[in-house]
Amino acid sequence: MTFATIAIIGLGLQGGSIGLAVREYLPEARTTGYDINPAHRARAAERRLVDTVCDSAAEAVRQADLVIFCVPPGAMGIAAEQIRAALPAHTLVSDVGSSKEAIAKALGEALPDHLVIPAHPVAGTENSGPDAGFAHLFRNRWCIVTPPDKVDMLKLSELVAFWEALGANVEIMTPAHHDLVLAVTSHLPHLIAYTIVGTASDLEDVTQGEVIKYSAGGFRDFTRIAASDPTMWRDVFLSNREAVLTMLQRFTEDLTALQRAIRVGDADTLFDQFTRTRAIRRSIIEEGQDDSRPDFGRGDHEAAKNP
Ligand SMILES: NC(=O)C1=CN([C@@H]2O[C@H](COP(=O)(O)OP(=O)(O)OC[C@H]3O[C@@H](n4cnc5c(N)ncnc54)[C@H](O)[C@@H]3O)[C@@H](O)[C@H]2O)C=CC1
Ligand SMILES: O=C(O)C(=O)Cc1ccc(O)cc1
Repeated sequence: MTFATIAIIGLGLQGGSIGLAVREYLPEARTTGYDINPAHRARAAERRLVDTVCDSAAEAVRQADLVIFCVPPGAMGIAAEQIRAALPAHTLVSDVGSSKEAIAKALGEALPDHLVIPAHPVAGTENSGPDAGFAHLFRNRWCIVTPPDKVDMLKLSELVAFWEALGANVEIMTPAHHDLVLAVTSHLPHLIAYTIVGTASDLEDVTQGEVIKYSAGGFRDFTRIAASDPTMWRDVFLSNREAVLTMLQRFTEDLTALQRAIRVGDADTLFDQFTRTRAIRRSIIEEGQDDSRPDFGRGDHEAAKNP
């Protein structure tokens, strides 16, 4: 890994976790950071998320070998424009955004003279801001890298080595394929969670508080997902519109099939579907991708207080 100085733009969950992970796993690298929110900059400095918290994005990137944008998807283009004049010619530009085609386009247009290799660590929690980050977020998680057709292979291998050093398993794919896969594995589940929690809340008048009172099991899991950052998720759906709409269409058809099975009393269809999905859950756990492990989703300081 040959990035001596790494600049992180956006010091929330992702940016903070990268800063802390670099200090733990790549201690020889120097980190600089910038966040548009002054309160986030102050908190980032208190938590030492990066070695140097800068007062401008330009200052943060001036000596960087790698810049990683960790801002909401809709802010990537604006954030990139702010560093254009200060960015050294050799600097590799990357990001961690949850959608890839639209972000690759925005970054490429804002920084036409630089190599941009987008990436997406498929690792996160419902928490956001500078208190949310923790060094082990990426351990044993996938990081999907979506290089452009014409890419400097040395720079690509350096970015792959960077994410592997932080503990991630790296997969390479096209931005379009990434967006289709993540639409079904991540974006649609969030949309469903936002919907079901909203629907249940709308029913509060009828149920007189019972939704909250009896929110055991399944509903509680949905409320965790539905607590995710509104700005980020607004931007995810708007930046991955086509793939999400395609998957939503498929989902609606499958939901209607189950609705029919319930209405006509088709026990076999219900049982077969639930048996199939149970096997999927078990295979995810066998692959070690189980988020219910005790330390996951909490900052290290939090995990230490409540082991
Ligand atoms: N939350 C999650 O679980 C995951 C998020 N991502 C992606 O990572 C990116 C960041 O997400 P989080 O870290 O969760 O969000 P966050 O809300 O924790 O942090 C984003 C930070 O960016 C700052 N910011 C906004 N506009 C800016 C600008 N123009 N310049 C500088 N700073 C700016 C905000 O003040 C905030 O501190 C998003 O693109 C998201 O799609 C990727 C994987 C997982
Ligand atoms: O908290 C959860 O369950 C998540 O799904 C986290 C997450 C959110 C967005 C991503 O792009 C990747 C991972």
